[in-house]
Amino acid sequence: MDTNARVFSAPGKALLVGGYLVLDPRYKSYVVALSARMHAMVSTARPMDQNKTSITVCSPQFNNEKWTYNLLQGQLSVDGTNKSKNLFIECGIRNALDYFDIQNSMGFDINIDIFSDPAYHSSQGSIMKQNGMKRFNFFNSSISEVPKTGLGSSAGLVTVLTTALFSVFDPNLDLTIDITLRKIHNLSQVSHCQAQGKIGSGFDVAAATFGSIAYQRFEPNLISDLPERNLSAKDYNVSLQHLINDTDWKFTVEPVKLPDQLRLFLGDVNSGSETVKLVTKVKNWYNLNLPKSQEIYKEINAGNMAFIASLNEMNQLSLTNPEKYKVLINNLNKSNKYEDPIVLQMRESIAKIRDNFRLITRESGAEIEPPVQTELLDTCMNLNGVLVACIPGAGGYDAIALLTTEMTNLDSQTKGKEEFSNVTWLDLQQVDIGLKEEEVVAYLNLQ
Ligand SMILES: Nc1ncnc2c1ncn2[C@@H]1O[C@H](COP(=O)(O)OP(=O)(O)O)[C@@H](O)[C@H]1O
Ligand SMILES: C[C@@](O)(CCOP(=O)(O)OP(=O)(O)O)CC(=O)O
Repeated sequence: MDTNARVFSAPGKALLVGGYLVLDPRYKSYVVALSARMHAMVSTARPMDQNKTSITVCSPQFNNEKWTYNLLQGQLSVDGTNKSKNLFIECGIRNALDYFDIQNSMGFDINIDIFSDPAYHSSQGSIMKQNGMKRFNFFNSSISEVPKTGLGSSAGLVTVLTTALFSVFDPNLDLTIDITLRKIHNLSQVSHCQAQGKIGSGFDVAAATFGSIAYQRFEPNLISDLPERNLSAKDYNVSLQHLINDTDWKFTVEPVKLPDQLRLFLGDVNSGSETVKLVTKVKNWYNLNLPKSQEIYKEINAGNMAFIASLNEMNQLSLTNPEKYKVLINNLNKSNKYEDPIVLQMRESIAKIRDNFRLITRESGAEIEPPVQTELLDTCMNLNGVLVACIPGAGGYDAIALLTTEMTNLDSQTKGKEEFSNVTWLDLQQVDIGLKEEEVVAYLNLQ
């Protein structure tokens, strides 16, 4: 271990409201950053061959798989020893080198170790290693073979990898400086978007960088208008630098916080959905059904805005009238049939969103809220302490999200019940903060 090591971490995400609409810069979404984080430990070492620089990214938890890239005379090449391709890592490295215009050997090799917190993957078949500060699950399989829970590992990975490389090329890197965070965000969006095939709204990279946020995306052509890298590296680098440093991305990130004494539960449902396929089907349906589809989006957006407004009202109430707020929370703890105007508004807004997504599900063939999930969500609404239940993100068969009081014990209410046999409650909370620097010692001597 080199003494020059630094570690950076970034949170996972849950898109509570705003799925699909957030792909359009007109619509606002509500994104909760999660306590499950991705981590990158970066260090540099002198290479044996001073004319060559290599960047190696290692994933100790997943069979110690390594992805090495060599920089030789301004050309980055994928090392022949790599067992698999990892496009998120490759795009992250390429864009960081392009942005900093690294043409020649730097006189050192860069090593980066990636760690994922336990909630990102199903723990089956893993061994937990810990050191009193951090704990991680280790698998005997490669990353592509281990089932994931969909918390945004690739966005977190690209964001921490980009930050790690920033810290090498700009050793004074300080994450408390807003302009620095924005540059890291912009560069991470470019890399993630290219690796992912340009379909996402970027809410996951924004949450990894800025934490829990109300988010409105940037215009997608900011990234798609970059020149082809293969045609002229020089043009690409200059355009990239201009895009990262001097362009107004016009996206919105307003910090948000779930109201005091509420918590988010995510239930991993033991089957998956492919976001790309769902997005394609919804887009086709939208274009074929204008102007009705736009009216439906407006309805959903009204639900989204009412939901965000009710969270703001709860936040306000907890500050301005803590006594009344305490009564509200206590009543919710006792029975979920408790009716308060704010709670009603919150439930009605989610009901409106869900009604419309069920309609889109029927019409488009994209299973956003299929009947089995409807049944599960309705069952969840009968549990004590549950304010609302919905399908996060793209929906489908992946997961369910519940907003509950902090005291709510879902494990005890659902254990052994047939209706919940496919659901695993993930061990996580909402967090405020996005990207941050960590203590190196917290990652050493894991056993
Ligand atoms: N710990 C890790 N080490 C290496 N690559 C990782 C790690 N975690 C995630 N990735 C990369 O991210 C991909 C998963 O991204 P994606 O399918 O977008 O899922 P998610 O919904 O979690 O973001 C993996 O196939 C791998 O390329
Ligand atoms: C449809 C979407 O608006 C939301 C998808 O949210 P998920 O949380 O389901 O995302 P993935 O982790 O990428 O599968 C697409 C987007 O905004 O990128």
